[in-house]
Order: sequence, then structure tokens, then C-alpha cells
Amino acid sequence: MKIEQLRKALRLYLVMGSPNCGGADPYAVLEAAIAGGITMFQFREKGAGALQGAAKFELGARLRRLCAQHAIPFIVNDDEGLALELEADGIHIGQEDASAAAVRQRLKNMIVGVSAHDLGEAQSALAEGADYLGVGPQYATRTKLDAREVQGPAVIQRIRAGGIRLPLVGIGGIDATNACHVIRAGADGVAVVSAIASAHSPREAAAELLRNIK
Ligand SMILES: Cc1ncc(COP(=O)(O)OP(=O)(O)O)c(N)n1
Ligand SMILES: Cc1nc(C(=O)O)sc1CCOP(=O)(O)O
Ligand SMILES: [Mg+2]
Repeated sequence: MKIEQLRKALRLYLVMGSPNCGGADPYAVLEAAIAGGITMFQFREKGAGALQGAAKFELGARLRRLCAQHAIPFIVNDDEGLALELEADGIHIGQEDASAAAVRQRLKNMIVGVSAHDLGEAQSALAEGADYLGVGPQYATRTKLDAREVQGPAVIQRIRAGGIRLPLVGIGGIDATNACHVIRAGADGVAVVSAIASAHSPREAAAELLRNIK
């Protein structure tokens, strides 16, 4: 995917697995979120009650097919093996996961997203071949228990001021009320979990987010 296409795809990035859907069917949540206008999806089956083994694979495969039907890039969180099995468009890895350089080397044709928390990590990720950065937490989040300290959109301004032009999304505690600040700080898009996956109407939640970042 070309860099400008990736920037557009990152505009409204849903990150989700079954534990984030409040008992609703993740397939139905993703279907509604796509109808509401999400532009990219990450399968992150993580946390209390997360599916394992064959059940995780089967859900991933169904969500992967749904994304393909709607031309939504499908990214797998953390797990290179699963990304290959599902023929994902990409993988997202963090600072505590496999090295970005090694993943880039092994998954030559996939989009590689890397989490960065400051300019130094952003520079390293760029040097190691990352295609985009996920920068957080922007605001307080209850979704990721091991998230770092809240940084606010200023961290994105610092990364941009340091000369990083790589496609970049903010993540962590982002909703329709604060997403515009993340974009104004220099992000190409926002990545959200609960603001869409736990919403009463994931379709309307996605549409409202999109309106507020346009
Ligand atoms: C788009 C995006 N940005 C950041 C993350 C966080 O990745 P990581 O730090 O590896 O944490 P886990 O998600 O693996 O718990 C992400 N998943 N997506
Ligand atoms: C998956 C993830 N990564 C983060 C980071 O800071 O890198 S915060 C986070 C969880 C985001 O969930 P919500 O939109 O519900 O706050
Ligand atoms: Mg990770």
C-alpha cells in the first residue's frame, strides 16, 4: 500500500476483540462499525475472557473475510503466526513484542505498525522499517491495563517536530469529544477500542467520530 493510501486508511482505526464488545457479537460490532465508516481494523483478541486456539482463529478468519468484502485493511495484533495464517494485510507490534526490524524482515509484504511513546522510539521504529506508528496513551484508558502514563496529544506534536513524517495514529481514551485534538496535534487518524466496540450503536459511534475528525 502506498504511503498516502495508508494515511487515509488510518483515519478511523478500530482495534477490537471479543472482550471489548460487552457481550455483543464481535462480527455484528465490526459490521456496524464498517457501516459507520471505519477505515482500518485490528484484531486484538486480548484480556479477560479472550478466545484462544481454534476459537480465536475462527473468529479472526470471519472478521478477516468481512474486512476483505469491504476493502478494509485487516491488521493482527502481536501474533505473526496468526497474521500469516489469516493472510492479514499487516501486523501491529509494541515495544514489548518482537523486534520491529525482525518482523519487517520476516513479513516483507505486510503493513508493519509499531507502538511508540516518544521521539526516540519513533525514530527507532522508522529506522527498523515501520510503516506507521501508534502513539499513546493520549488519554486515560480502561481497556489496556498495562498502558503507560497518559501523555496527551503533545507527544504527537513532539514526534512531528522531531521530523517524523511517518503515518501516525493516536490511541488511548479517544472518543468523539477529544479526537479532534489528536488530529490537530499532527496525527493522520485515531485508533479506538471502547468508543466504538462498547457503544450502544457502534455504527453511530463510528459515524460521529468520523464527522468530528473531518
Ligand atoms: C494502533 C495501535 N497502537 C498501539 C497499540 C498498542 O500496542 P502494544 O503496545 O503492543 O500493546 P497491545 O495492544 O499489544 O496490548 C495497538 N495495539 N494498536
Ligand atoms: C490498545 C491500546 N494501546 C494503547 C497505547 O497507549 O499504546 S492504549 C490502548 C487501549 C485503547 O483503548 P480505548 O480506546 O478503549 O481507550
Ligand atoms: Mg503488543
